[in-house]
Amino acid sequence: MAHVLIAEARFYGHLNDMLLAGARAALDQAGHSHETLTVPGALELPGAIALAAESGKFDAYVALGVVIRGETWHFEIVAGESARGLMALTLDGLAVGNGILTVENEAQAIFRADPKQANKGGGAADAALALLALKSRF
Ligand SMILES: Nc1c(NC[C@H](O)[C@H](O)[C@H](O)CO)[nH]c(=O)[nH]c1=O
Ligand SMILES: CC(=O)[C@@H](O)COP(=O)(O)O
Repeated sequence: MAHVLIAEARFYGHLNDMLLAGARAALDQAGHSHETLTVPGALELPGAIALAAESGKFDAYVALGVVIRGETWHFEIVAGESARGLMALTLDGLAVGNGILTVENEAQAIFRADPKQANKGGGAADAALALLALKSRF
């Protein structure tokens, strides 16, 4: 059994609740324990995971958040830099699943977050577990 950290950005709480439900259900179904930490926005997710990793408590990490395009270039920063940060952690050897939605509008986010539709939270949890399995293989 693995112990998994779910790191969630609360910027859009109602959307994140759906991502969380999907991720927790996937981890429960696979028989793994998990705990959740919350940060304000997607930009904080890579740093939060890096800090948590120093504890040595976790086998894998699931990052959840929603970035919706606004009027300015900020979307590119938040979407791109959060993904870049998570990828850097992955290349450093952490098993990280990226469940940060980067969408044009709320309707796109709802479809992707809803566990009964695209279930991207569950998909991110599955991805973290797939990397964890690879770590034990190599
Ligand atoms: N615009 C969105 C943000 N922006 C906030 C940043 O993530 C960050 O918290 C702030 O810049 C302070 O460091 N975050 C999201 O998760 N989603 C957005 O759409
Ligand atoms: C991540 C974003 O694009 C967003 O929430 C910021 O909106 P804006 O560009 O209108 O300031």
